[in-house]
Amino acid sequence: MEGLQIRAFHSGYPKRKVIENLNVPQLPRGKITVLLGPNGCGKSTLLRSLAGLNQAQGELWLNGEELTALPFVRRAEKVVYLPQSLPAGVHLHVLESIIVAQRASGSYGGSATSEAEVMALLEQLGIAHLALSYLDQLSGGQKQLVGLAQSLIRRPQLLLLDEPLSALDLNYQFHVMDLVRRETRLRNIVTLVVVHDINIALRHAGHVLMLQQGRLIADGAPEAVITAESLAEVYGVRGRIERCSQGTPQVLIDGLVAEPGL
Ligand SMILES: Nc1ncnc2c1ncn2[C@@H]1O[C@H](COP(=O)(O)OP(=O)(O)OP(=O)(O)O)[C@@H](O)[C@H]1O
Repeated sequence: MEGLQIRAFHSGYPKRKVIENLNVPQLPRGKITVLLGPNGCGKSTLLRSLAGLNQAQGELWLNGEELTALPFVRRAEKVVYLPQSLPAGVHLHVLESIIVAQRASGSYGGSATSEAEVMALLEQLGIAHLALSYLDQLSGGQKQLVGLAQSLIRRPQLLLLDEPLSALDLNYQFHVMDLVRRETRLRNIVTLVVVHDINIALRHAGHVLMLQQGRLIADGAPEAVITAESLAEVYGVRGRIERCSQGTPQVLIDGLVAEPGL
């Protein structure tokens, strides 16, 4: 079966269960799936567990192959996880850091080919001028774009991005989601992205998962999952779905379901 199936999946920390009995019939290939849910509901825990970085039980089938049965190195060739922020204190050039990621993934095709591929990706992300800058001298948004380049160059089958837009300005948010959507389609991969902005999900996702306290409460097309009812239940806000002049659905928030103190 194509895509990612998650079966009877549990994960968390030694003294804290977070994800309990998660079942997702199919995360599609070729489309972005956005993972939504309130702070602390388990989004990052789930992404790390899918990447094999947290303790977990259950089955993960990626294009018909059971991931949890694979040795960690083989799993890491197929699954790439981009955390919310890059590790601090790495004194490498942007270009070097992406070539290191490429070599680690086994997609290294010799120095000339590799450098050309990395430079093309940096061009696409609009950061080619930073190729010889040091990672520890970049702004938060620039680091986020480099992290995305490091992830894409590894050519995963399952790409897990944890809040990749949190430090980006409006223009870059749009540009990055467009690029991730295009690469997801061209490479026919499964891409799961955590974002907090519901309107980003409505505009760019092909599929949405909504979590609440570690449980899946909705799974489906963006407009089927993001409704006035789910916004009230999961986020406690009164929202409306309207369409902009180009027909894209957007959420407008009128207030909280129960105004504190009123
Ligand atoms: N290393 C850890 N040890 C123990 N508990 C943890 C650890 N990391 C996270 N948690 C707890 O697990 C729960 C889920 O956290 P997680 O970071 O997955 O949430 P999230 O949905 O990604 O939140 P946010 O939107 O705020 O980033 C929280 O209650 C958190 O306190």
